[in-house]
Amino acid sequence: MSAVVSVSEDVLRRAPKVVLHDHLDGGVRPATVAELADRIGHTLPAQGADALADWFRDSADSGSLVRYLETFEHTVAVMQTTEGLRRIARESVLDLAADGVVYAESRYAPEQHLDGGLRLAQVVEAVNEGFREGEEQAAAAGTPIRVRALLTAMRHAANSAEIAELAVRYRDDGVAGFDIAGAEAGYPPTRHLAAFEYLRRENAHFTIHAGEAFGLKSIWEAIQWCGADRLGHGVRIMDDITIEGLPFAEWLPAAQARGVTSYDDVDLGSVYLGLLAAYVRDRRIPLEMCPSSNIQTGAAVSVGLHPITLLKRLRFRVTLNTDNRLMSGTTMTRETTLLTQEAGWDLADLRWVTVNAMKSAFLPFDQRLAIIEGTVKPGYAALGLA
Ligand SMILES: O=c1[nH]cnc2c1ncn2[C@H]1C[C@H](O)[C@@H](CO)O1
Ligand SMILES: [Zn+2]
Repeated sequence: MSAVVSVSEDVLRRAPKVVLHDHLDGGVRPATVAELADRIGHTLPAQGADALADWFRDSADSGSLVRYLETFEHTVAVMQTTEGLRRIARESVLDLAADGVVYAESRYAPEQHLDGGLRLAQVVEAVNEGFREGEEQAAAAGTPIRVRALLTAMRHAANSAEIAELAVRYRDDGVAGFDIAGAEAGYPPTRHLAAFEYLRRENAHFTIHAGEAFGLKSIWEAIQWCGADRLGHGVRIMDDITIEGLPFAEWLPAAQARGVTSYDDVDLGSVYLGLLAAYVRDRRIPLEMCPSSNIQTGAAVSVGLHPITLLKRLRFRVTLNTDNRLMSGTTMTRETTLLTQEAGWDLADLRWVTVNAMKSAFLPFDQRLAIIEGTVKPGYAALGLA
């Protein structure tokens, strides 16, 4: 068991945080889902905000990414009008800001919001308006935050070229990049190679969900074929790492059987990186890691043994994220709390991971630096970190 680091939840909430991987349709307030569903006559699986919050978390706790994704039906259903999208975008900014997030990239798939007759551009503009309103209200409340959108294409569908063009069209208007998401097994990143090649010709940024429900081949294609700037999750990079002479997938159950609950006692001299893992580390490819989500989908066994802590020790460019606040019943403060309580992280680790995230953002470099120097570092200094 890792030493429990005592950092109060109030301090963790006030610590400046950066989230790069947060789905707009995975972070809707339960009360808003209930209210909007009622208005449009969409039947929900539970009644009332609390019961609904429990339903999302319990249903997403399935050990399977595919079943986890089924829960999105009920948030996407209430995101089919400009009013619904704008409200949800605004509330999501306010919730992130109140949680101490100072910079966020929020992603969603515009193609999933056309059922009510909206066009793709109207979806993007409604969300952008909500983000800008949220930023203004958060600043007025004394919790300033900057938010950019990432436009996601669904990997099982065939709209990636159009969504990539949309991301480029709105690059100067609130959209910082592109992503693909959805069920991973059976839908390799190279299926969308044309979209990624187009984005590279346009000097645009993109991340790819890879190495979550499928292994190394997905990560390898995302980086070496598609040219991803960052990896969504990337947790299965562990399949290219051996510990104490064993492949990680064999080391882990053996270690658990011995009662090991953290990576504290792992001798880094016994850890070997394969060529792909070394490439990811050496090229400083950011990993958007999401511990609670990974435990729910079966990609990790516990917070203490989530690979983020070993990869941190190995100096990979790891970042900490929520993925889906509603489905995981989480916040950035909760993710940081779990790491301090179950994986031995302290405030210096959290500052490091926050600076990592800010360095990896899809904002212009000067703006990234301004947030690191003007907000992140002073924020941790105010909490007593030298
Ligand atoms: O963790 C995830 N892996 C793959 N797809 C995901 C994950 N979280 C959310 N999604 C999907 C469901 C959403 O409807 C979509 C766009 O945000 O992205
Ligand atoms: Zn995700």
